[in-house]
Amino acid sequence: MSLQSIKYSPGKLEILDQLLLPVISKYIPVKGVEDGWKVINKMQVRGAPAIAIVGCLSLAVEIFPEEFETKKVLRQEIEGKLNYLVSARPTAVNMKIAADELINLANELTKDESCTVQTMKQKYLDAAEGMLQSDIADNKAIGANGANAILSNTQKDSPVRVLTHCNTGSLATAGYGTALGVVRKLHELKKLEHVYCTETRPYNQGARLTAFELVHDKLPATLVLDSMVAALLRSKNVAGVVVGADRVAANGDTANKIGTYQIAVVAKHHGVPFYVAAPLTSIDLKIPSGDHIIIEERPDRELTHVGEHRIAAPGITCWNPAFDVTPAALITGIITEVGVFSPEKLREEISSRQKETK
Ligand SMILES: CSC[C@H]1O[C@H](OP(=O)(O)O)[C@H](O)[C@@H]1O
Repeated sequence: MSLQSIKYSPGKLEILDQLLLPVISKYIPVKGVEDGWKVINKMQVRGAPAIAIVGCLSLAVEIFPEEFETKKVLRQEIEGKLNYLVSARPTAVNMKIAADELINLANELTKDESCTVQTMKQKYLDAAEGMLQSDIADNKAIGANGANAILSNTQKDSPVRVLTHCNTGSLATAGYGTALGVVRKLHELKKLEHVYCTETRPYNQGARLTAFELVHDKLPATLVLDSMVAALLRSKNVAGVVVGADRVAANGDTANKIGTYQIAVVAKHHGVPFYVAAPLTSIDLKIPSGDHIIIEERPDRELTHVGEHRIAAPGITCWNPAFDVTPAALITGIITEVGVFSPEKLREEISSRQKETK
């Protein structure tokens, strides 16, 4: 049974509270958009794809029991609530892309005189629910494309060692994962000698979540400190680094969990291929480069405390950006569900594939 971060049935949504993992596995209800905004903002659910799915489903469960007088009222509800959900966390683009697509759908259905308000509501529900399965399918394709790319760099046919950062698995998506999906695929192909995961301070996505997934799936894995990456790449014959993404700009610059940039610099120094694994729903062709990506800054307490235990001196000033931007020049390839592309080819390769949001 693979790990499930999101449990959904029509009218009912629950999320696995990731602030309690790995010690406590507890599902909590999300009864509407207010709950959705809170669990995303507090990072009880996190991960770019999971944020978009939970956000859109939180609106689905809210409107499920409602009867709307007109399509105009329903359209206004959909637009207002989805744009509110986008404000929960600013860096990952998936919620914004999903909101734009579903608002576009609502606008089209409002104009379609053959569509009743009941049908319009059902089509929103169908579209939001469809995100769950399509995300898993995308991740399986990312896994296959990424494993192939990493193995193509090795002369021999032997299994490889890889490094990953943060959590990009079933706990960050609807299932299987993006970068961790690549790791899972390598294991399925019997080509994974070992995976190293960084602890990923201060939220510890690696130590608490990725390690949890790797132990659950019985993959050969070792947890390392964020500060060990240079020593690891120097001494452990790592064949590739694969990380996730929160927002990829049109030129391939990528915003991802804080610490990703320095891992990319170290990988460049050691000649280790560095891959970003991201579905098309994480790629923002509307921005030309990483300079345009808003980097979320989170509360000092996430850095000064572990749970209730203080680990930093009272009164010290903190800087706690949740993400950094890795320049395209440090990225070997961007692994998507439709192929692996060099950063300079990204825009031309995928612009025709992304759903147009008018
Ligand atoms: C497939 S998840 C992508 C991305 O999301 C994580 O950020 P957070 O845990 O703050 O939501 C991390 O940057 C992952 O690489």
